[in-house]
Order: sequence, then C-alpha cells, then structure tokens
Amino acid sequence: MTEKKPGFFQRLFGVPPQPQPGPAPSPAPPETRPEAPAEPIPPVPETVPPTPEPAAPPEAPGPADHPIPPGPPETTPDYIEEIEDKAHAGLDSQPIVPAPATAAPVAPQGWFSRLASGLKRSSDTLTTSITSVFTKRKLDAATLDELEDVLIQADLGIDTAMAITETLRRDRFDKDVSGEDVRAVLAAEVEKVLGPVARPLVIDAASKPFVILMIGVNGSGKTTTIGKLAQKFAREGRSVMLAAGDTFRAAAIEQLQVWGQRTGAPVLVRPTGADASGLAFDAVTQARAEGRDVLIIDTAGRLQNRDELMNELEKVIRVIKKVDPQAPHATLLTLDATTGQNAMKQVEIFGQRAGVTGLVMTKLDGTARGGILVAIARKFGLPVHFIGVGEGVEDLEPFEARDFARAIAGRD
Ligand SMILES: Nc1nc2c(ncn2[C@@H]2O[C@H](COP(=O)(O)OP(=O)(O)OP(=O)(O)O)[C@@H](O)[C@H]2O)c(=O)[nH]1
Repeated sequence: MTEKKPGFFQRLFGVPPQPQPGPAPSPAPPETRPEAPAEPIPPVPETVPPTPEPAAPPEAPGPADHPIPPGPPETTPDYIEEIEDKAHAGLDSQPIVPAPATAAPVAPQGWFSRLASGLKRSSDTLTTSITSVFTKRKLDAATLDELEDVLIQADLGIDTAMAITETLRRDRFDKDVSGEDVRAVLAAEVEKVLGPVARPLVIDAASKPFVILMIGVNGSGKTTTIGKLAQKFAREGRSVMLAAGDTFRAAAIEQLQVWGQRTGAPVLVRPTGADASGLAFDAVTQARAEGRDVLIIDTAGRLQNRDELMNELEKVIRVIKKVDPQAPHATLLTLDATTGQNAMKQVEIFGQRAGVTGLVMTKLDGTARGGILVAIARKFGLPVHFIGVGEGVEDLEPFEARDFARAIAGRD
C-alpha cells in the first residue's frame, strides 16, 4: 500500500516550506555518525548563546560554552531539508492548503492505518508464513511444530510462540484450521502479552521540571524521539526545555536545536566534546530556575558493551541527582526495532546500568522484526510508552496493545 504522504515540513506544520524556512530536523546521514566515538571532538569557536553557570559545580564541569560549529554541509539543516524534499519528490505535488503557523493540535487520525502500513513488513512476513503452513490442513502435531518455528523466526519469542500453539492445540486439534483462525489467536495472544506494558508516560506536574533522560545505542532514534515528544508536550501546553547531551556529535546538537526552534523550546548546548554530565547538571539547574514543566536530556548513543561509555552514562545520572535526587523521573530507552534480538541485550544492560523506566520502540516501519517488542514485553515487563513508525512528528504515538496486536497479525 503506497500512501500519498505530504512533505515532512507540511506534515509538521500544515503549511508548505516558506521562502526562508527554519531548518528541518536533521537526521544525520548514517556515515556521519561515528558508532561510538572514543575521542571527544575539540571545541570550536563560539556561536551559541551562553548558558548560565551552575549553582554548584557538577562532578566534572564541562568547558565554557562554545559555538556550535557550522558542521560539514552534509549535516546542516538546509542540506537535510533538501534531502527530505528530494525523498518526498513526486509526493508533494498536490496543492497545499495553508494553515495557521501555530498549528493546532492534530488529532491522531489515521494512526491505525499508519501503524498498519508501518508494521506491514512484519505482518506480511508473519501472515505469509502462516498461510503457507495452513493450507486447509487439519491441525496436527507437524503443523503446530511448523507454526512454532514461524513464530519464533518472527522474533515473537519462544514463550509467545508456545502459548499460541498451545491454544491452537487445545482448541482446534484435528480440526480444519485456516490462516485467519491462526491470526486471530496470534492477535489475542500478542495483546495479552502487551496489554500490561502499554502504559502512558505520565508527566508528574509536581516535579518541576519533570526530567526525562533519553538513552540508547547509536542511531536508535533518541534525538528524533525527543523532537517528537517536545512537539507533543508543547501542544499540551507544557513548557519544555531540551538539553543537547549528545556532545559527541555536532549534527545531533544541531538536530536538537532545530526541534527547539520548531517547538519553541530552549535548547541548552555545549560544544562538541564537552562533558555531558556538566551539561546535564546545568540543564536541570536552569530548567528548575525557569520553572519548566519538562526537561528532556539527550545523550550520546552508546553500545551497551562499551563499558567506559556506560560509566559515563552512570555519571550523568549521578550528577543529575545532585540537583534533584528524584531525577531523572523517566529514563527512556529507545530501541531500534530493526536490530531484532540485540534489542533484548540492550534492554538488559541499559536497565542494569541506567535504571530504564520505560521504552520507546522506533523504526517499526522499516523492519519485518516488529515481533521483538512482544518478546521484550514478556521478558522484561517494562512499560512501553511510545512506538515510532516513521520519521515524521506524527509517526510517534502512545503505545496501544490492541492496535499493535491487530496490525502485526494483519487484521483490520
Ligand atoms: N523509519 C524511521 N526512522 C526513524 C524513526 N525514528 C528515528 N528515525 C531515523 O533514524 C535515524 C537516527 O535517528 P536519531 O534520532 O538521530 O538517532 P540517535 O539515537 O539520536 O542517534 P545518535 O546520536 O547517533 O546516537 C534518523 O535518520 C531518524 O530520522 C522511525 O520511527 N522510523
């Protein structure tokens, strides 16, 4: 199914790009993102508005504010907007109805169809395999074994695969069973597993600011998710501040600044290579002084097996707690669905080291491995707050077990 999508800028603001538009969110081309930079990049000349000094020094204060370097052309917002425009070329030719610059909250209309089309690769793979197993045969032991293999290959996990085959064995053994029957059982079982973990992210208004720390491996979608969340919170009328704690990557800092411009959220930045914990300390201090409702802190991507980087993350958390012992109030792990089974390891290690409180699964649109969310839910029972099925701001939604179960089982 090819859905005609408006341009990214239009989807974000409801208006076409103006002659001198603000820069677009800047997902850096993968080749510009080091997997896990070991060496900080040296500071560069000043261009960024200074940020106040912390009330008390953090464990290892970062260097003074510096400008954000313009960055190589391939990482600039203009360049990225150009790429996005090209990516959507041919899809943007419809006349665009102008909307007010201050876009009104957009109802999550059509979310299920976006979810279903996002999860299409996962559900197609599953349903095609199921259909090939159930070709109007009576349900026998061999068929159940085949089905179990199919479900395990779809990353649903052994326990869920067994639960589904057990249900079928109990209710339908030696009877005719169609692919549709199996999909119904699959949807029911997936919903049963996901129901308890589908929990909204509740912003406690008593915590000012409510501090959200965004963590995850490189490229898992932290910065993009922060932008999407900032947009949501701003639409809810909350005062949001962002902190560009991914001090390894100039492009990530710029990316966050762009989201800040779009959402009206100030962005605390430091030069590339600056100490992330010092920045986190300043961010919480400043957000508190300004009475912000929500502070979202980005962090550099890190592989869970890089011990020194995980130590650094622990330090960021310790330093945040110096300002507010209850913070971070939410530590959200972004998981790239395309990584499949490795996501299990990420949940385990980040959970141990950083105390993950909730999950955001991104890129469910780009993979046939969406079933991994079911395996993760069953094993860890951590709340899943949001899922992402695309790069646009409207492609992140609160997680609903029933919708996901229906979409992955290919049921309308
Ligand atoms: N298709 C798709 N792409 C996504 C989604 N979420 C994020 N992305 C893209 O994934 C890429 C990486 O996203 P980032 O937000 O830069 O990831 P990050 O975790 O901040 O990356 P590092 O700074 O390298 O750690 C970007 O190109 C995003 O546009 C999603 O739900 N679906």
